[in-house]
Amino acid sequence: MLKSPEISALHTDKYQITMMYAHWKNGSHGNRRAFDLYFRSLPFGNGYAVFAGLERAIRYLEELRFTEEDIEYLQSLGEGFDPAFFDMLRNFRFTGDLYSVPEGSIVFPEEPLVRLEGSVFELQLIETALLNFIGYQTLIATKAARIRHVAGNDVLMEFGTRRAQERDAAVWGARAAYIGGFDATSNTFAGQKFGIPTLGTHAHSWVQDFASELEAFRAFVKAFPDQAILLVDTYDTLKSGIPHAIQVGLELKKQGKSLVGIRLDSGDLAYLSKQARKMLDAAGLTETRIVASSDLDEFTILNLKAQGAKIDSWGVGTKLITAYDQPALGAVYKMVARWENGKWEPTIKISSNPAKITTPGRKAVYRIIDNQSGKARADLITTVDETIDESKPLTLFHPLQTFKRKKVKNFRAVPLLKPVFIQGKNIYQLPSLSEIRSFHQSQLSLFWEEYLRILNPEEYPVDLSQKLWDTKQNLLQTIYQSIKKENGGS
Ligand SMILES: Nc1ncnc2c1ncn2[C@@H]1O[C@H](COP(=O)(O)OP(=O)(O)OP(=O)(O)O)[C@@H](O)[C@H]1O
Ligand SMILES: O=P(O)(O)OC[C@H]1O[C@H](OP(=O)(O)OP(=O)(O)O)[C@H](O)[C@@H]1O
Ligand SMILES: O=C(O)c1cccnc1
Repeated sequence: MLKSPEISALHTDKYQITMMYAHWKNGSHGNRRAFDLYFRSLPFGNGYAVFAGLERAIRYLEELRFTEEDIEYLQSLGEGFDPAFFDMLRNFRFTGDLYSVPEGSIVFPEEPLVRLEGSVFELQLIETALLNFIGYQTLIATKAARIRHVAGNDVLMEFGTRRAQERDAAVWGARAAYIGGFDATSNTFAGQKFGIPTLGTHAHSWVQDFASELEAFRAFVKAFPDQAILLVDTYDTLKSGIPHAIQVGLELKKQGKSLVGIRLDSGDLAYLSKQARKMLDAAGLTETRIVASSDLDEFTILNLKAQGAKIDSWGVGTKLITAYDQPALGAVYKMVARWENGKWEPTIKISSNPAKITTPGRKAVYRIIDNQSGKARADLITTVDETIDESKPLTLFHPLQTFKRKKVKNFRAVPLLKPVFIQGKNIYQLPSLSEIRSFHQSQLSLFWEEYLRILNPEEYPVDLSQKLWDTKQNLLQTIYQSIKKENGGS
């Protein structure tokens, strides 16, 4: 029996349905087309993005069906849809091809992250959902990677659910944060659903619930003698919270156990953590860890470290899960080729802004890796049918400022796009989430630190092959000439 779909087929923009209908009326619904999904600029001023969202996209495409309720709803809109259209929808299945970079990949603007081929009918329907899943998850994985970059080997806990933009953002955001380098989430549903480790401390309400802070700490430690982390800022961190935590820690010591940690959630976290460390150490509680939370992000963590804060573990909520400083990736999904008269014809979307002109045709993406240093030199977008001869020097040039050129020798060209669906059949062995997370970490070592720093990173080159660049220029010329002709040569 079919599982109830995780996402409705109606999770799309109305214009996709109206275009599907108009195509069907026009007899063009079966026309084969190719689309690319990509983004145009990097979020948060980062030097790279971390691709995420493929698992959800796969589940969606596998389960994509129009239920009778969906069809009744569309009928109720009174748009005058021909009833035979609904039979098309009843039989709808995703039958296209989808190639994608794996989750956890380091990716850059302008390169296709997902390439799709299929009927225009199906490729229009799925645009909105794919952008929705991949845009959001890539954004959160990227934000998480920035936070991991500054946190070094400290423990990072994702605490954002209560501040997230509703349930899906919390749950899939927790997964994306894990891919980007977080160690755990506080969301137990995300833990159950994806196998992400779960961690947590306790709230202020636990302390407020008792007649005294000391009593509250004792009761918590009694329930969790091996894993209690005590929140010390409910009344007065230095005069009450830490001394009470130390008292309970010493009581635990007598039982041969130790207090796992304390959490600071307000005030000057650098000063308080240094004081806390001194007080804990002076009491012999050197193994007790210090956890901090309170509106943290990569900048506050970096700054706290620069101030010598003695913090071992960080709980990050709002600013991670809401992608606070840049709430959208701005991913796009553009038609790049039409199957006409037995061959693929590249198509283009022109803009007055040269950076917004699409790159036509079905494409492949290669990461050019220098064999000597083991580091990535550039990503190269080619036409889908090109081969790269690794035995010959390769000339790379900037796609807009073409005079910027370099020759690469002794390199390997690693293709980034992997087949996921072929004719609607899922042929992709989705790695486990921990494999995806490790894959992401391993990919970072391919890049020089200049591209990875969080402030003003160097721009990593994403270039077009000569053949692809020529295709684009020729198509632009053809279109401009035909417009000129239509306007009587003016
Ligand atoms: N030493 C520090 N240097 C830089 N930023 C800090 C330092 N200590 C704390 N912060 C950050 O400063 C902000 C403090 O926020 P704010 O003053 O609103 O609240 P608070 O101290 O947490 O108190 P409360 O939660 O009771 O309002 C937080 O984002 C926190 O991460
Ligand atoms: O600051 P964020 O990065 O968003 O991290 C999540 C916040 O959520 C909790 O506070 P809240 O006041 O909701 O509950 P509490 O009573 O448990 O502190 C926690 O103490 C963190 O401060
Ligand atoms: O476990 C915690 O300390 C926690 C969890 C969610 C939000 N704030 C704190």
